[in-house]
Amino acid sequence: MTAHLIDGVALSRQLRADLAQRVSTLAAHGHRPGLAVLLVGEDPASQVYVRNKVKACAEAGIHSLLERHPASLSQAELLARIAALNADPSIHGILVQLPLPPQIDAQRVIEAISPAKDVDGFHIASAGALLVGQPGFWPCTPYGCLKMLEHIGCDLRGKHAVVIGRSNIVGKPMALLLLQRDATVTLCHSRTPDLKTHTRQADVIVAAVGKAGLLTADMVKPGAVVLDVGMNRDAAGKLCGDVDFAGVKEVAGYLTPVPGGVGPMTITMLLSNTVQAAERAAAA
Ligand SMILES: Nc1nc(=O)c2c([nH]1)NC[C@@H]1CN(c3ccc(C(=O)N[C@@H](CCC(=O)O)C(=O)O)cc3)C=[N+]21
Repeated sequence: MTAHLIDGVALSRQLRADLAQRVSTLAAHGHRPGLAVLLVGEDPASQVYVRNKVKACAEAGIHSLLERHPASLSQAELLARIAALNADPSIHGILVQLPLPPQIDAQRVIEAISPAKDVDGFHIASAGALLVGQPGFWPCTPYGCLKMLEHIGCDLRGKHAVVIGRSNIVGKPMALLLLQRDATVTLCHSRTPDLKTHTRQADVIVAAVGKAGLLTADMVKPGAVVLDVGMNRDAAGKLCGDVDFAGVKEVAGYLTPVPGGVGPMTITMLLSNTVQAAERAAAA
């Protein structure tokens, strides 16, 4: 058997078309959604991501404001910019691209963003809202994974989901979202002995570690759904995930490719959160 691939580019195209409709409705009422993206320094990968986010906004009719700051920017200066954007009614979402240079305390900066504009879902208020099941913004990558599961008609009730990786931006919120959908969730991490015992039991596996080739075919139950959140470069510099794609695709029922899987969905859910922020602001 060979897995069905879940095409994140095609699904993004569908979802972004729906978002563009919601944007036109908002714009017609004088509430065009706006996203501010703050880039500090010149990390080449960050430059590419930020450019992709701005381009995706333009395609969906979302106003975007890209602020580029030198790597020497002080924390106080960055906090002042966030205060100004919090007060700017044309901006509904604020994203500070991570990582930040060492003189800046990233958590402090995230906490300065108004929770109403925290479209990354990284603010402690957003994390708390997700934990207790209150309305708030969900982090874009796990939210995109959930959309992919919905798209293939995967009913999570009673399923066993195994998340590998416990980061605040992917693993932990992913586990909470799966739990909210009534899956039985196992959260594995670098100190989990014998990962395979857990993954072999899983109906759904989300790999979010950042280690190429981590998940191999012998670790996957036949027919399982495998979502690959990994973003690694192989020896040739080619982008690859955490999953041994060639091996796992012969065992899994569904599998996401890298690139073209979860990555584009992350940007789509950023747009979705921004539109939602604008809708909430318009209704307030
Ligand atoms: N505040 C903040 N929010 C973020 O959401 C955030 C961040 N900082 N810092 C960096 C990471 C990384 N990230 C990606 C999003 C999309 C792709 C993506 O679209 N990837 C394409 C390929 C891109 C390529 O070819 O290099 C794909 O997988 O098909 C990748 C990476 C968002 N991040």
